[in-house]
Amino acid sequence: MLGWDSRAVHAGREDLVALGVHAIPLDMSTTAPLTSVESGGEAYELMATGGVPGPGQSTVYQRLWNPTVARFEAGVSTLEGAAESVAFATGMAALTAVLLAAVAGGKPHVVAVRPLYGGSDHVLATGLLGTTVTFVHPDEVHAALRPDTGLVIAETPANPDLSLLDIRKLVADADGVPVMIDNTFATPVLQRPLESGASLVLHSATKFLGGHGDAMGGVVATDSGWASRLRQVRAVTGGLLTPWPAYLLHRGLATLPVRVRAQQASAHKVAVALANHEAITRVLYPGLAECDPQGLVGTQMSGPGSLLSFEVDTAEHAEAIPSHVSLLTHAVSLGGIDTLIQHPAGLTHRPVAAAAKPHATMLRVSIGLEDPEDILADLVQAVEAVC
Ligand code: MET
Repeated sequence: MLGWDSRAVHAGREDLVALGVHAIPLDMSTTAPLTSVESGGEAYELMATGGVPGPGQSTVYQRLWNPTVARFEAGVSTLEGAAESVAFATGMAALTAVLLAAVAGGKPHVVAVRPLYGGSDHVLATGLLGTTVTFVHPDEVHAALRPDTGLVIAETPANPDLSLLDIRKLVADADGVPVMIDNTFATPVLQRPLESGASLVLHSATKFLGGHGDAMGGVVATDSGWASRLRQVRAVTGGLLTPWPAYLLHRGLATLPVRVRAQQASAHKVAVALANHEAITRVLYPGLAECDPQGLVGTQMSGPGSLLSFEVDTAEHAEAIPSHVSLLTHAVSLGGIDTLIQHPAGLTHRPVAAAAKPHATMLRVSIGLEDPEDILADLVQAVEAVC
């Protein structure tokens, strides 16, 4: 078995030498030639019901299947240790497909562990997709299960407070109900939830997988049964990942381990330094012992990652700080090459119900690849300009 970094470099590229090419082939076709109505029609029916085209079969139409997208999916499957993966236009399109598949399976009730990304919380709270939801704390999962519960959903580390959750315990508490883990913050470099018993792993691929802030996408790594149902939803609803972002996201996989490790090393330094700053009341980072009471870093996760949040004395001060950074960028999103800062209560988690909203005194930082001393200096001068 190849080492993990080697797999990341070669995932989804295994056949390139045989093809006589070095870079990933990019097929931008929106439609595909047909040899007959009958064979084309059979292929259409196969893909519209969740199948993948066999050798020599027409791919019919990009909404149904695309080889560049399939390569990215194969790469993600390798990294997450999944049988299959299905890619979508965004992380929210991926979550939408999972929820619609649960509803179509006759199990529309979702048990969702808060906190979740604000968009995920919002789509569940609105019930817009036909789901009903019970929001819970981790220790309330089992009691919230109902005969019509089709999914248990959680994030670890969670957006935006970086809280950690024991996936094996969650799977046991779910009592056979499929568990979906949003692994966007950890990436498969640090955590592979399928190994802990989860049924589905979701990523906003826009973040670490792509890693450069220039391609939107979402992906679900899972077993063949779920993958078929998700492809069916994708084919019917059209929330597909298109080839050019798929190419960029796939390219990101090769450098994912290197980026994650470098960003993590800087994040650790920044977190420790911020925790010692008198104007900062609290730092939330899984690498700080007090933020990992269950000891999940080093067991479930191989490292604490590169997202951190911190709190200052007042909401007004927290809202003002992002306007004072200069090297950093005041922007939502995360996981890219450059450091971003944003105010969760006002932005990423704006649609969340008041009782579950992050503290308004909190800021979230995604540490990038700049020198950690420069990141820290910019953060400290912004905090000191305001507090
Ligand atoms: N999921 C992203 C984040 O947590 C996105 C954006 S809010 C529109 O930053």
